[in-house]
Amino acid sequence: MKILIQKGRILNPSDQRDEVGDIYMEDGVIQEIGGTITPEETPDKVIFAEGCYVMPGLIDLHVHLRDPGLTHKEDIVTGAKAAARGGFTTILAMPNTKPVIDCADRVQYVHNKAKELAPVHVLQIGAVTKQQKGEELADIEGMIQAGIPAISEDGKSVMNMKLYREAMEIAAKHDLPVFAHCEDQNMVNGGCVNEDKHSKELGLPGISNAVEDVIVARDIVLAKETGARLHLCHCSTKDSVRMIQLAKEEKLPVTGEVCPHHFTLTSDDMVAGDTNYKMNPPLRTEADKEALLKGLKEDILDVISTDHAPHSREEKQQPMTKAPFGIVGLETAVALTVTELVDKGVITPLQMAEKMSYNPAQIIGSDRGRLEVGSPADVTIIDPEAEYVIDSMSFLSKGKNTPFDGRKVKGLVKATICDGEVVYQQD
Ligand SMILES: NC(=O)N[C@@H](CC(=O)O)C(=O)O
Ligand SMILES: [Zn+2]
Ligand SMILES: [Zn+2]
Repeated sequence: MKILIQKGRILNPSDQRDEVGDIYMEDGVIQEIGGTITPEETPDKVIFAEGCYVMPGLIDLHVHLRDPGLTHKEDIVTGAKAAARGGFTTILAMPNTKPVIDCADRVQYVHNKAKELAPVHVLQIGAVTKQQKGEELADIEGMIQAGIPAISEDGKSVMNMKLYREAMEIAAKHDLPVFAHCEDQNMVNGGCVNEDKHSKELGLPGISNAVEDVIVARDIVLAKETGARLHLCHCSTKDSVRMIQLAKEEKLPVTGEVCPHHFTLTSDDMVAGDTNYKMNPPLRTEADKEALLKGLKEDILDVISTDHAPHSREEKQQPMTKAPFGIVGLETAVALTVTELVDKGVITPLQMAEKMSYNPAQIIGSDRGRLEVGSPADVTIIDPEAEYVIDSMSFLSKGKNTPFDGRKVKGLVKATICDGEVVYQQD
């Protein structure tokens, strides 16, 4: 396949390129970049990208594909198709499936199925402990052999610090990042929304900032002691941002991610009884959101990930205290990032490419995330001016659980190219 992208705004973090030009790719590799390109042979496809961002293929470090075992919510194929529609060419799947991905053959199951059937790259993350029970370590070294890009206990924290320290030592030895979901299991105590005036008004058990902050502090301390690379998932509090800033000042290998719902909404936006506003961590206060925006602007927060967490309608239709935590995010992340961050001047388009592609690639040691001659032809084309209304019924994901249904946004994925093949094109 020979593809020519014409007159797009090329945004490449690795050399800070931000200029209008063409890109030509062949056999899954970028052959030429910049200026006006006239290929020797006629391309199979020409994409006219005037007015569009042309970024290295987006990489989502935090996705729940629910495969194996929970495929009524999502499976590898539907999740990967949703990813392609959302502009992602690589997604990392969290291991909180049924059974939990805690050994090499389960990692292989996902990788094999994805290779055969998924339109984008799927990398499976390994659990930290067996069955995510927090009692014994999973077969981390076996899973490293099978090609995991990271370990994570996402969905919970490993509460036993001695065990977690051992996991970090193994991770450090192999230069594998540890993706940390920070939530003190004892302190959360059945909470389901942020602890503030709204939780009180609604009579719902609250989740305080400290539930997150104490584990962020703990994990930074453990990373410092073990030398492990620590990536903090779905940061939601102002003090998480402050602590990441301190860790960075100390030159510790700590990175932070934020999800679109946390930089777009606060608990003020919750609609009483609507479980599409229930996710973990919860929507916080305006002060927290402001700190996240500042953290993104100042590059204290390195990554925008979705924490795509599909659930069935039936599961989400339960009362607020019973419904599972989580919302889908693959097909709304680009629009929310363009609308809330780029359009409002919080981050530049180049920073968007950094936080959604280049930085995630760096964290997992991937050669993707860059638009350079010789690099893999993973490319995302986005029209930042296209305005539309989010319609959850159009999602390719099985999950329709989003608080953004009906929201007016700007920023549309026009095409997603993975390994030199068009895996999604908007019609
Ligand atoms: N974020 C969520 O609200 N839910 C996630 C778990 C997680 O990411 O912690 C899920 O697996 O559903
Ligand atoms: Zn989590
Ligand atoms: Zn998650």
